[in-house]
Amino acid sequence: MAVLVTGGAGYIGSHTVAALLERGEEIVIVDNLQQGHREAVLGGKLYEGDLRDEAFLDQVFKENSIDAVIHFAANSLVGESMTNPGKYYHNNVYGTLCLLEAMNKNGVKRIVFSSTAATYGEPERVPIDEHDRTVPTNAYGETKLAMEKMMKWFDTAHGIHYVSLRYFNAAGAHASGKIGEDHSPETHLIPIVLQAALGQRPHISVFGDDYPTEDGTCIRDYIHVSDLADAHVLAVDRLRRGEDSAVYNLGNGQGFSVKQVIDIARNVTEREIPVVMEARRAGDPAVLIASSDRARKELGWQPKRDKLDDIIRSAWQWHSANPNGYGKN
Ligand SMILES: NC(=O)c1ccc[n+]([C@@H]2O[C@H](COP(=O)([O-])OP(=O)(O)OC[C@H]3O[C@@H](n4cnc5c(N)ncnc54)[C@H](O)[C@@H]3O)[C@@H](O)[C@H]2O)c1
Ligand SMILES: O=c1ccn([C@@H]2O[C@H](COP(=O)(O)OP(=O)(O)O[C@H]3O[C@H](CO)[C@@H](O)[C@H](O)[C@H]3O)[C@@H](O)[C@H]2O)c(=O)[nH]1
Repeated sequence: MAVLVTGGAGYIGSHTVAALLERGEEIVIVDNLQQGHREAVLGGKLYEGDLRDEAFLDQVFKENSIDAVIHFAANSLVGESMTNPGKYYHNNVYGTLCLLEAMNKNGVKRIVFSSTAATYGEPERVPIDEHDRTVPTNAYGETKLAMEKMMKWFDTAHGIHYVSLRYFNAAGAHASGKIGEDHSPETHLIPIVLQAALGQRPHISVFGDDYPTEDGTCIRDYIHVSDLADAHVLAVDRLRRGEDSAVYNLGNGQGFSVKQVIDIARNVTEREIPVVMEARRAGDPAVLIASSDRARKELGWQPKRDKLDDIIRSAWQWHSANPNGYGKN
């Protein structure tokens, strides 16, 4: 039986494909390559196409014996979702509807889903656990919450069990040096900081230093992409054991401010990283820190690369060796 990975040519998807390959899984990947890269796919059968293309998706299910889906394909930028929410509803919500309908039609009953800390919005307390209220502050988080709810009703009606993984901020790169983060345009903090260290950008803009945090900048919980990948493999195992649907946070339980991230990156890279203060970015909560106790207990998940210095060092290895990402160096 094969695992279908949607968005498997993207950043977290390609690292999860690598983890699935390591344990000998058969893998089918669907990606429209709008953000993903063919070169990031280290194995498995890649279909280039869009989830919203019903006939195409049905053909993928018909041509392969798929018993579980890991669903990464989505748009995922907080800032962009505030200026173009329609794009997020169309790709994320409608795309997930197309996927669930195709799964139902083809009798596939297991899905692991990329959810996000952005479903919580401004937390009532930190660390955040899975029972805490979900009031997204941005359209991206709102679409992810809608996707989770959709999965709940498909479970009730059609018995499609799901594990929804609410990740905090993914960072770092694969230990092999073969794959890493390459978004165009790049908007994530750590790769942008490293591009500034490489001299590819004149500076890093810090979006807001008037938040209610110690140094005034936003605090996030950074988690290594390969630790996220491991959690997906464990989630597939859980569904294959026939256990119930579940929601888990994935983070390290430690928060770092934007300024702290930049300081650690200066130490790791031993380069200058100029900073320019700018206004807040719309939709950003001040603090997001995970409690991942439930994933540890129920999935047996144990992050192995939990020091932010090591996470940034692994990202630096990728960016310094591949300054143009998957393009020509
Ligand atoms: N990066 C993070 O910090 C983070 C944190 C929490 C949640 N997530 C979620 O994890 C998932 C993966 O994030 P990422 O950073 O790897 O993003 P990414 O953009 O690198 O990967 C997404 C992939 O999906 C593909 N895709 C998008 N829409 C598609 C469609 N309609 N049909 C087929 N392919 C499509 C893109 O080409 C891309 O390869 C997303 O769902 C995102 O919301 C990411
Ligand atoms: O040039 C930049 C880029 C980012 N930031 C700040 O850095 C923090 C982290 O931003 P970013 O790396 O863009 O991540 P988030 O907006 O926190 O969102 C990421 O993390 C979420 C989970 O917490 C995921 O759901 C999203 O998909 C993923 O993009 C935020 O406070 C940003 O305002 C800057 O100050 N300058």
